[in-house]
Amino acid sequence: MTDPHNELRIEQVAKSYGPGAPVLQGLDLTVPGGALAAVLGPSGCGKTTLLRIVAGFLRADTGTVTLGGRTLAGAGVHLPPERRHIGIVPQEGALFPHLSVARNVAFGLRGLDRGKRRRRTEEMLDLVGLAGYGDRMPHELSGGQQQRIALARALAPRPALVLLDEPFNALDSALRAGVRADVRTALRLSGATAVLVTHDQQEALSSADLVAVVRNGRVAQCDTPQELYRRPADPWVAGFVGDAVLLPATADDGTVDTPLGSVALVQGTTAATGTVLLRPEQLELTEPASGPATGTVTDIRFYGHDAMVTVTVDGLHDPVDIRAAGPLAVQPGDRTGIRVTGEAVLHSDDLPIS
Ligand SMILES: Nc1ncnc2c1ncn2[C@@H]1O[C@H](COP(=O)(O)OP(=O)(O)OP(=O)(O)O)[C@@H](O)[C@H]1O
Repeated sequence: MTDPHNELRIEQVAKSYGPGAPVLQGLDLTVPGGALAAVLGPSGCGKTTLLRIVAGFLRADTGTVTLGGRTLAGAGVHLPPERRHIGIVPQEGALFPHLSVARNVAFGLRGLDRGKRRRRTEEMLDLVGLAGYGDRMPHELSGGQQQRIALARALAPRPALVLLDEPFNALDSALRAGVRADVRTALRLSGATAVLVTHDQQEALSSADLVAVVRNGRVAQCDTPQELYRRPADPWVAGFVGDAVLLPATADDGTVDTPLGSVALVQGTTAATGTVLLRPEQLELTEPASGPATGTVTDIRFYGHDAMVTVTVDGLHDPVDIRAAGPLAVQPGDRTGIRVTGEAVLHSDDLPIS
């Protein structure tokens, strides 16, 4: 259901709220029509500012925003929000409390005749899996159901783009994954391009087609979730999108020597020496004498599906984290061997880390 006409292009957008306080500093982002992009970044990096500029609630100082080739902002143009064909799903409490669910969903359909409005409302309720809920009032819905109705309301007028601003924040973690999956399915079926703002890396990686990591007012990297995790642009991005084990290393003919043993390099890695990135699931606990490195278990955090084991490695200053599945044969204080598997990225230490 991708629609090439709905491509969102954000080019060189800059914004500061006052002198010497730049928030966005020439941010570029392209989201193909029909794709769901997550904008991921630490608190205060400018995610909401970006969303407000795209929605038209805020003017950028410079830069352009186009949607399907139509200029929304830039070059002397500033379309008002209601002329942008953009649907918005805010954080929480978004529904009008005094209107029924059906009236909330139909809110943006005032231009249609009654029959069409009712049909579209029913279609949207069906899309978000809440057919038959139209007569309820918002307070009679769970938090997850309310967010699905907020999405139905945003999608009802067939927007070219949907902006979601941390829409799952208010939901407890047990609900979050389910609502996230429902929202993703509904967005996909609608064919709209979507931008989801979040500071939750798991949410970004598990929901989006593309993840744009924002740092210091720019996109540090924009990639598919798998590429971003496997081949982060630098150690900061690596640590921001997942748990990272960073070690000094030297490359040699397609492999890299690390203090935990040799490992294959991810194709395209060009640095010769620097910092190698390993993920905790690439490290394995072995019998104390059998791995290339040995150390002492200092801590274990059990998560149910797996556990994170912290090991102080002989000869290494910083402890390393190892993700171990299944029943654990070690406990704090035990000696253990360590082996590294898979492939790794080597980042030159000359990379600027801002
Ligand atoms: N109206 C405003 N006036 C002045 N400064 C502002 C204004 N709105 C936001 N800021 C500042 O701009 C920076 C970016 O804010 P923004 O809300 O865009 O960040 P964010 O990435 O969405 O953060 P969070 O994840 O915490 O919601 C912050 O330092 C914030 O204090």
